[in-house]
Amino acid sequence: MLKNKIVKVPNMVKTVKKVDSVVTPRRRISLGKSGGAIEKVSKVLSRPVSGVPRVSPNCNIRVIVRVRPTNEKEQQENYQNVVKVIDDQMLIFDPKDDEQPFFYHGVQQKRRDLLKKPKRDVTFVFDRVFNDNSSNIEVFTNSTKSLIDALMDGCNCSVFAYGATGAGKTFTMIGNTECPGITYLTMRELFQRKNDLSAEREFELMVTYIEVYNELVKDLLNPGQPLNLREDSKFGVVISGVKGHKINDPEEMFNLLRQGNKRRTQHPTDANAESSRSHAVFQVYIQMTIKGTREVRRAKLSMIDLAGSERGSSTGYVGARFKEGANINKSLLALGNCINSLADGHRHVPYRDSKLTRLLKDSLGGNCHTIMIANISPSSLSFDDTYNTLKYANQAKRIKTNITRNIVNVDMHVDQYIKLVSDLQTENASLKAEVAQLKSELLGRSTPEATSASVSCNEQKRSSLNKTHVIEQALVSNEQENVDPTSLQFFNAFVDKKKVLLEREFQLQSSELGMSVRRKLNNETEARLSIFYLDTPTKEETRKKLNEQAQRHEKKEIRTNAEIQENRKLQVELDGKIAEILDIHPELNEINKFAMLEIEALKNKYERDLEKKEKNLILDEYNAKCKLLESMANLTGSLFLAVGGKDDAPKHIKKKYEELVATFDGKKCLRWRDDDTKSHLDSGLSSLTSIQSAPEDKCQAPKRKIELDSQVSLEITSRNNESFTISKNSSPAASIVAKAYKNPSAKRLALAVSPRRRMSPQSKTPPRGKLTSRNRDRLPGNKTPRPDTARLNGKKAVTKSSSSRPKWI
Ligand SMILES: Nc1ncnc2c1ncn2[C@@H]1O[C@H](COP(=O)(O)OP(=O)(O)OP(=O)(O)O)[C@@H](O)[C@H]1O
Repeated sequence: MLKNKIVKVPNMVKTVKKVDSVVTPRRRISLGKSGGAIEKVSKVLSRPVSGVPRVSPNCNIRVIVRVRPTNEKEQQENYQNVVKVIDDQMLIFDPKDDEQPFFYHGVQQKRRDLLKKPKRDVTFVFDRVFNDNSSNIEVFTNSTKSLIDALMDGCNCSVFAYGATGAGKTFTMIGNTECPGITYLTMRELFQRKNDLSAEREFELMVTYIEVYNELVKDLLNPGQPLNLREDSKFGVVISGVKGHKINDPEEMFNLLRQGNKRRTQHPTDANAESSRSHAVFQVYIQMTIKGTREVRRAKLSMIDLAGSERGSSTGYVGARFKEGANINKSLLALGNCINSLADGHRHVPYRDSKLTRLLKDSLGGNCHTIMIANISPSSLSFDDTYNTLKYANQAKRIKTNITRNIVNVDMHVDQYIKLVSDLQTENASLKAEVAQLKSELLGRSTPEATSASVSCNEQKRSSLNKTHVIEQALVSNEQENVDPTSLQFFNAFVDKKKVLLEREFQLQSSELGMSVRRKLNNETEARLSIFYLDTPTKEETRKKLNEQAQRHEKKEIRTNAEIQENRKLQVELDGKIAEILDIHPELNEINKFAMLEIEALKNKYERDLEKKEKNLILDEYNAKCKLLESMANLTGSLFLAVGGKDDAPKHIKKKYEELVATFDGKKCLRWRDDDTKSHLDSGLSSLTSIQSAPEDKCQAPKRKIELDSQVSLEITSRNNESFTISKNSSPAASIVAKAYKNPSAKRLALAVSPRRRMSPQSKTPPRGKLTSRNRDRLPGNKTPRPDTARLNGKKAVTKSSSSRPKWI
């Protein structure tokens, strides 16, 4: 099995058995073992291959071979035909079956003449093979026509004709008035498409026509000094100083082409009386603006007619013509080397060995749909040239190009970028201010961050505008800079890496933020826990869980911190590398400014995301605390009511309660049910706090008479085994306790608020539910009130600990 190699078929039909398969990078066809295999293969191969090179990230160069008709000289001198076209994808070079029979003494010999060279008999398979009958229109229809789609998509396209002198390159590319070449036909199609799309897109077309002669680049449309080649990060290889000509129709373009051709260096060669001795490059720059979206697409079409190769020794030229030939061969040799390196997947491709290969860099190894047209002569007169051309073409099939669409928004690019940066910065600043404001609201005082954030918000707006001015200038001048491609590649790689690191850093920061908030919440829960609960097994379990969580978070935080530090170190290293490149290649400075702007925009975006996250976390915390306050307020109100409200509550409790109500007053999340009728301070009962939304608010409106069944009397046992009975005749507060006591969930409340007075076991009757001064003294009072929700929750009704007494909030 042969892979990616020229396949030798010793005898086309009869000996085809010897070949297992023909392998091309695109398809592999089993030749089988029968005599009709070639026909079978031809049939398979002649199925239409993907004619349209789709926009794909990775695609092979399309290689097309065109065999020209034999010329007068070849016919007259009866040169043998060494190329046999099998079908539209396969040809055999120097086939065996065309061998002349060998006679000895009048008898045909089975063995051939041993003095004769053995037949090469090599089968080649290409994307397309055109025989000597094919017209330029046919070639166009099956090759470059499909490129128009790619161009409209914003992809670069390139077509180059390769072959020996007189093989038909210029005829294919340029043609003549009667038979225009594929350049004209492609342009005509392009204009057709332009007209079709004129309602949706605005087009701008510009052409240049240059030649590379003796390693000098010359403008064929504006003769003058030789030009320089340079590489541009946006446009790839560009010719500095070349003048572009705007064109409006294909005829205008054809006139320019003709005009340029007249200036092209031509000298007669053995094979061609009008041989082109230079490489000609006709380029069309297309800019399309999609009317609706203002999206701008750029594409470059390069049509390249290479100079024909010649075997120097056979020409016998001296002087200028020899130098000319040597230069052509040198550049074609460089092209051959590039093709070999690319096909073999080498990292280093010697593009810089000649002007031609520098020019073709995009077409061969860059962002381009490329078609190589290998022109060959069918006659044995050009045996070696044809064989070499076919070998190169076969190699070129293996080259892959990376294609991306050139979608840029030229008109709006700078503006959009500037706007993006300034928008992000402004949003970032206002978010910071908002967060600081929220923080200050939560803490109940204005924080320095809140003030500085609002100041910095305006400063950032100003600084972003200044920065964008610099960048705008950088972008403009960037286009004029000559940039070394290798350093540019390294530079881009470093910048990309930096972006990746930056993104990671912010991911880590975001998770660190989440963890720190969780840690804070854990601590708060723990603090609450120690206030409210007694040392119950549940409490211990919760504590244990909280501890474990805290440890996990701590470990994770340590790891995250370490990763952030490591990440920052790498970023500093990268900055160093970028600075080094900029030192050596100051031409990259402008591009760097652009890249830094991109990074800044990214940073702003990430910071904004972080701010948003922080804001959300603060809001969540705020809401949770509001809820907590709601339930506390409810409970406090109920407790106050239970101890007799304004009438019976001890003075200090009343005072504290009123203070508390005053604190709550005016807060958005709290509403006083009887606010609209009279001041909540009027009476302890009437100012009972009640959250409108609180679902479990069972407290009744002020002074509402509570009806108790006369039969109901409750015996309440306090934690000190003191007991008393509440009946209909008890005070309203006690009645409420009694009513609440009917509900098991309110048992806790009843126990908590029951006046702790020793009851005579005999009478078991409280003194009408009213608190005496003695009772009052027994209530936890003015000292440091501490709530004991263990009792509130009814978890442990009896305890010896003094700290477990009910505390007032
Ligand atoms: N397919 C074709 N059909 C008819 N004539 C052709 C064809 N191809 C080439 N010719 C003729 O062969 C001659 C040489 O062709 P052309 O000038 O295109 O060769 P070339 O490869 O460009 O040579 P060079 O490299 O020397 O410029 C021309 O007279 C051209 O008209």
